[in-house]
Amino acid sequence: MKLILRALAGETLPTPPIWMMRQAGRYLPEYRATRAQAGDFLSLCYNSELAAEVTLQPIRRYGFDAAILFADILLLPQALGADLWFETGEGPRLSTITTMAGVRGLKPKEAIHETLGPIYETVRILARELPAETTLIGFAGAPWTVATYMIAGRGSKDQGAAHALKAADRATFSALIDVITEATIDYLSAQVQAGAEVVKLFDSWAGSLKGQDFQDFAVKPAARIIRAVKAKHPGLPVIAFPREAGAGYVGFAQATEADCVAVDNSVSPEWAAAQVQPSGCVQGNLSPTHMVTGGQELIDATRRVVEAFRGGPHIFNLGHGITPDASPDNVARMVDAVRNG
Ligand SMILES: Cc1c2[nH]c(c1CCC(=O)O)Cc1[nH]c(c(CCC(=O)O)c1C)Cc1[nH]c(c(CCC(=O)O)c1C)Cc1[nH]c(c(C)c1CCC(=O)O)C2
Repeated sequence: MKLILRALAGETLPTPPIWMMRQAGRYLPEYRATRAQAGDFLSLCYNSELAAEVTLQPIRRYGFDAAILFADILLLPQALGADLWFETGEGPRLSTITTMAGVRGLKPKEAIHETLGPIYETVRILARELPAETTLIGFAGAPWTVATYMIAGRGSKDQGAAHALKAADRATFSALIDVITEATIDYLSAQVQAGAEVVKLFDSWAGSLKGQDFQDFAVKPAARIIRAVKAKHPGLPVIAFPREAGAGYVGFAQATEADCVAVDNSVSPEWAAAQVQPSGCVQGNLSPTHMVTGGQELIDATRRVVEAFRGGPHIFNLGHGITPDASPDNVARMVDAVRNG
């Protein structure tokens, strides 16, 4: 069995399998060239041949154990009818939704496949072209994180607009979460039908949900999605990433039936090994800054992560996505340190 699938099944391996969030990205010259060929980022996402090409680039270069579908979490809101564009040097922009009429105005979930068809085609190409030992990971944004972008129309440090809507008009906020939740089930399910072997749910802003809100809007939607997708695809392994959840990482796997919890680098690997790994596979959690700074510190920090998680199932990864200023050589050094000590 493929190494990633063995780790996800709970096996403790002598050397952890490895992949990297945002492994297809701007730090790679070949990615920048293919993106230029596509025109812009969104055109690249919807160009199945070129999206498959950039997905394969880091596999060829580093031999990672997993490839993650090249797409974006904001394609789903676009498929639901939101306008989406990227401001150069700034990030995503969307038309905003802040009223019940806005939520009701979204397209029905049956309509998403019309927009997302090229993404499923990317998955089909990858299922054909990936090396036999490489696992193909599909993904979606978790409802809370996707909602923060749909409500504010852009990224924000504190997710203030989403918190404000949640406080002022809980019915509208909950209705939006429900629409995203149901559409995400169908989106992930279509990716699995096309050939994704694992799916990952990215809740990048889970850390700003506190107390009961964390239960209601991070745990519950993830549990609903995971249960529904597994009901359609028995045995499908799922990775959940409630980023910066802190103490919320503990028990997250049981509460959501995720097979693996990805942890960010705001928690230490020793803490995550003691608190999270007893309930299953953990993915993480080297700081992406080491991919920029390199040196002996990169080697030491990589070894520390491997060592900390050695006693249980582990998938080596960064704590968050690799940044555009990272050095491809540092990535090669990290991969070597994981595999060869
Ligand atoms: C919040 C979020 C988004 N997208 C995503 C998240 C959640 C994970 C996280 O926290 O990183 C997830 C995502 N985005 C992308 C992937 C592909 C798979 C992967 O390589 O991990 C995945 C899984 C490609 C991408 N998505 C984006 C890029 C950079 C686009 C480019 O080439 O200019 C890539 C490779 C653009 C994007 N997309 C998004 C933002 C905020 C940005 C702009 C940030 C930036 O410019 O770096 C929304």
